[in-house]
Amino acid sequence: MRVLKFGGSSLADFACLEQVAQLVKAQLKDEMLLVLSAPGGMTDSLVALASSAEQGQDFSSLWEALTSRCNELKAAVEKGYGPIDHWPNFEELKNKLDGVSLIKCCPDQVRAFVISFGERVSVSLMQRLLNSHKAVYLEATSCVASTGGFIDAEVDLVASKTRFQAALKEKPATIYIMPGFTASNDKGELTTLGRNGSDYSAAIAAACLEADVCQIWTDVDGVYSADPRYIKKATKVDFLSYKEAMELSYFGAKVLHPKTILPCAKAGVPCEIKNTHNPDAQGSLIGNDFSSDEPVKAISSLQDLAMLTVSGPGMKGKVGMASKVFNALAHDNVSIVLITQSSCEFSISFCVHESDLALALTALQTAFELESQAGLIEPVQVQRNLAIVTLVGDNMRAHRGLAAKFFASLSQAQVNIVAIAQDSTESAISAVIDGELCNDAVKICHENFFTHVPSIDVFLLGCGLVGQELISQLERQQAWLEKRNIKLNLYGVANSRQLHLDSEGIAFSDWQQKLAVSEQSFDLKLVEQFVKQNHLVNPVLVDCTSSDALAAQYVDFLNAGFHVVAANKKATTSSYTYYQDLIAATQKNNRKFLYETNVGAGLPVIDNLQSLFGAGDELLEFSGILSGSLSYMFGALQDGLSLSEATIKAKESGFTEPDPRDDLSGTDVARKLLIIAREAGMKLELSDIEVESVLPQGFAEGDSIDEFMAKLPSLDADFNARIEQAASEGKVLRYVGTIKEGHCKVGIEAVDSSHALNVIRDGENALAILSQYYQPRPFVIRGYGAGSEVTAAGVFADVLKTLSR
Ligand SMILES: NC(=O)C1=CN([C@@H]2O[C@H](COP(=O)(O)OP(=O)(O)OC[C@H]3O[C@@H](n4cnc5c(N)ncnc54)[C@H](OP(=O)(O)O)[C@@H]3O)[C@@H](O)[C@H]2O)C=CC1
Ligand SMILES: N[C@@H](CC=O)C(=O)O
Repeated sequence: MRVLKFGGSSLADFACLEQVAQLVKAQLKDEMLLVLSAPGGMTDSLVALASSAEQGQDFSSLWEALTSRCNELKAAVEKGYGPIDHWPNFEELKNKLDGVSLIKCCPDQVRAFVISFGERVSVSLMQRLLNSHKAVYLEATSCVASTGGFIDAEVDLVASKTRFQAALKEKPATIYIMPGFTASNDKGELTTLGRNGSDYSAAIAAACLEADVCQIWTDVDGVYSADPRYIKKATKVDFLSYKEAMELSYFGAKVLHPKTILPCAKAGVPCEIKNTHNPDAQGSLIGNDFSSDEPVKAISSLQDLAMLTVSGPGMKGKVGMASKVFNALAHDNVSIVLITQSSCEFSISFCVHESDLALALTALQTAFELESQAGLIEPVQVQRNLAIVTLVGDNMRAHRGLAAKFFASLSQAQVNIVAIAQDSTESAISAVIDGELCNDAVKICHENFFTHVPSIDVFLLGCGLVGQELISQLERQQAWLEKRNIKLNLYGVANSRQLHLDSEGIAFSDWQQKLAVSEQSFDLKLVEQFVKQNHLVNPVLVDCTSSDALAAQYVDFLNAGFHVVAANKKATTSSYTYYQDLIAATQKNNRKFLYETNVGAGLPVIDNLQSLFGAGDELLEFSGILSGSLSYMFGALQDGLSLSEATIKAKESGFTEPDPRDDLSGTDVARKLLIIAREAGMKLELSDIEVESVLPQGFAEGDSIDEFMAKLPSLDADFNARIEQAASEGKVLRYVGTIKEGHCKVGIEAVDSSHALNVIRDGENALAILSQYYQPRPFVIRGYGAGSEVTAAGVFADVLKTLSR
């Protein structure tokens, strides 16, 4: 004997019904019992009818919709397969609804009749479709014995077994069809088994008939490693133990009703999940001995929960307080999803479904009225809109560090853990978290436990020389990233006027056209919303602008959960207070602020300084050439080019700042020196740096960049004279930054051939760091310190660093 249960989505219309009939015929080899749900959506219609009648409303349009749907299904079946023998009694249903409407009350017994009507419709239709195989209609009320009320009744397995065996003996057949969700009490009155209870009916039938298998046919291939609606990379789990399946269904895996597994487990009947629309696909098989080496089989989540905390001095050491809490809730039929208790016994916390919250609160207030008046119990605390995320796997007990990895993953997803629970068999670890962040939490846990492909979600601000080069590098390095198992997605690009976001990831081929037609400019709120909607867990804002306004928002970016990677030096060189706020925001939000390219472009300067000073070294002196453009220009001047020619060439080579005055005025070098000084622990402001400008004071002030460039040749003669003067002394000019005895200064120096900086030109930078550990010879970093290619590569490296802990 096999038991096959078909859910509402498999029976939604005539085509589906026929598909199921074909599938059953193809499967037929020995006895089988089909357990059917109502056609998809019909139970909701019946519930709505009952509630409309109960409120004395006019339910004629609901009734019309139900009967016309049923009549259409009936007509379609009868057209192809002949008249239906057992059509449910719609007159009786209408009479009951009229009665409910009259007294404006729907007794549970009547409600049970109404809401289980759809299952009877399905069975009547299917019986006709399978008429050629003499399918026998098995009344669930004659087979499934229930105890308790009319709604959400419990099943008496022993009595059901006797009933089932008698029913089958009475009507021997190859195919039996039975409505799901329905049972009857010891008086023979119709009862129901709770919403979606047809899985449960099937499991009971399978257990009572000692079936070879209980197959649950639905609209997905099986149980997934996470909800495939949200987690695109979720994979099907082929085998699960009963315990694993129970934990998963309890904590939200909707594919199985939580009560289904227990009867199968008790009777040792394997349970299989199969897809009606993909019958040849291997489903998920649930049984006794499906342990595997995989520690975690799946991650489930349950939303719309509230946590209640009962606490007070009267709780501590008092025997029976916990049982009083739970008895009060049980008395009012409140289901408890998860319990935790503080080790000092001062409080007990537990989660209930939000829909049960009011009931739970009243139950507790009533039960603890006296203790509350005596000050022994404090008012019950309530936290709403919570969710539970659960890792499930029998083999977790054989592995260390899974809980640590779970909690680290939650922290990576910026999720605060409200409570935790683990069962003693270690098959499930649950965390109660903010409901809003549930999908993000599952996503990152799934990434860390299953796909092992971490993702970085990039939003690029600034698509000029450096930004464009970065996009080219991202495109070029896709295969390399894939090899390293990293998924780097570019989700947004912006310039000073426009922002383009694409939830599919921005195509490298046409981003410029898309950006050009965008009518939206960059707005943090908008990008934040995009990140939420797409459940991105590792969002990185990359600033390749030189905007002060954007730099001033970095703290907001970090607070909004973004990592920040900046080629822009404005934030690291703004006020010391803001600099400190930035560092604090990274710590508070567990996010990174990376700015390696702020000094020396692609050269590894910041990383080395942080390692050095982080390990206790101390800066004694610094000296170096920190500007790629000035290094290039002073080299070119030495070769006979004029200042204006050298500036044009440096600009064309991508060495200068967007406004070359930032380089020539010494400001850009001063910024870099300030960054180095701050890394060394000096609490300085930009105004503390002594700056010698290459330009005369006030030169081309207020002019546009083009006007400035046009005026520059007027300085050529004077500057040439300086170069010649130095040459006559056997020296060359270099623009040097120094830190000595707490004083920072940048300016032009004439150096002879014995000086280490004499050879630094053509865009190269050189940094000599004299420290406690590196003396008398300094630690030296040298290499090209400007240019879009090396800078973009440095930015790229920073973006990848967001993945490291
Ligand atoms: N070149 C180099 O060697 C190095 C450069 N850097 C830094 O890299 C940064 C970028 O330099 P570079 O690419 O040469 O500059 P560009 O002038 O070529 O590009 C700047 C980009 O930023 C955009 N932008 C300006 N303001 C905003 C804003 N508020 N919001 C969004 N986008 C904005 C501009 O948009 P629009 O086109 O609309 O104006 C433009 O796309 C600078 O901060 C520079 O200091 C750092 C190390 C080395
Ligand atoms: N304009 C800068 C670019 C790097 O920061 C320079 O010339 O070094």
